[in-house]
Amino acid sequence: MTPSERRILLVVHARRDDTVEAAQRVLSAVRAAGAVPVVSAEDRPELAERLSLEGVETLGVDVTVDDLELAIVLGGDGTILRAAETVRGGTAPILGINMGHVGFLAEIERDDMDDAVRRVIARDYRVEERLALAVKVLDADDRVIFETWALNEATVEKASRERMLEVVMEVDGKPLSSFGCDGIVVATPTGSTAYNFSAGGPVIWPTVEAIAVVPLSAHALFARPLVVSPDATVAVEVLERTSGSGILWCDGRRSHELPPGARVAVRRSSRPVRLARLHPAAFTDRLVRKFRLPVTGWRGGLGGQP
Ligand SMILES: NC(=O)c1ccc[n+]([C@@H]2O[C@H](COP(=O)([O-])OP(=O)(O)OC[C@H]3O[C@@H](n4cnc5c(N)ncnc54)[C@H](O)[C@@H]3O)[C@@H](O)[C@H]2O)c1
Ligand SMILES: Nc1ncnc2c1ncn2[C@@H]1O[C@H](COP(=O)(O)OP(=O)(O)OP(=O)(O)O)[C@@H](O)[C@H]1O
Repeated sequence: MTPSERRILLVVHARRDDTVEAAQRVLSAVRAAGAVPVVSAEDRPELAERLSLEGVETLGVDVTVDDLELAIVLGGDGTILRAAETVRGGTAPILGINMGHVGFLAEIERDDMDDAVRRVIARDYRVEERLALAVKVLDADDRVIFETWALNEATVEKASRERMLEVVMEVDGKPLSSFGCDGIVVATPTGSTAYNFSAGGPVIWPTVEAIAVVPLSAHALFARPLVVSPDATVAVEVLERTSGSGILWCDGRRSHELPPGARVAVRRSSRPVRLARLHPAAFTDRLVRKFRLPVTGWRGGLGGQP
């Protein structure tokens, strides 16, 4: 490996024909710019069946995340969350090109791909840092038994369909409330439009730093969505009296079983997730476009001024 060479990771939803075809174009553009394309060891076998990977390096074999300048992602939100996991620990920002259904986390849509790739290769982009969560699971003796992180959310959920989960919720070391429920979502502003949104939590603009806490189907008079400080520590304990066990899920990708007595502690991670941004587009526009919100009848005309 030549240390001075630029290395660009490609994370591709390899099971869709149109996405593989787009990946071919991105590979050509990266090579034409004299940069070295990289794919993950996990993706390589599937991609190799459909693309020529000559000269393409493998992450974890030829290079590490520290060698990456950028990650270009072709897929939907799931693929972007997968890419965030792949580059975790490094500093490479992620450019999401939406090839999926929603693609809320993507910066651009497929029709703008060629121009976007040209721009990121020319380093014509800025980086937006998104708050991420550091998540720890402790056993009943307060020993840390699992550590992970989340870009969207950490959820504590019931593991058995037919049983309610009994939890006590805590903010900054103070108990807040205990109740039976299906679970609790602890979400970032980025994840506020995902599970948090379905659970009735607030949409949080990405420029706001905060952590949302939303109970799922709580059997309680007080179970409102909460918004706490980005520096708060939120903990959820699975009460010993719970009959089934619980499960922790982060971004729907990383999980750990929670026996009665387990405690999940969530706080802001010291490492944000870095997204490559090409347009100064307002979040309001993204929300309207992705959720197809009706805005007909808006008089406006003052350029957003009150
Ligand atoms: N009831 C629910 O709404 C529910 C249940 C489980 C998981 N989820 C979400 O699914 C996410 C994992 O996504 P996936 O694509 O791998 O799984 P998936 O394929 O099951 O898709 C879940 C949906 O959430 C959307 N989504 C994901 N992140 C988003 C975000 N930040 N803003 C807006 N929409 C977003 C996806 O586009 C997709 O439509 C989890 O982080 C969680 O937020 C939602
Ligand atoms: N190469 C791959 N190998 C295994 N799983 C993959 C691969 N590419 C994508 N996936 C998974 O497939 C699922 C669907 O992908 P993705 O979310 O990108 O597409 P989508 O559902 O069409 O888009 P959106 O989530 O924006 O609606 C995700 O869980 C993603 O992690």
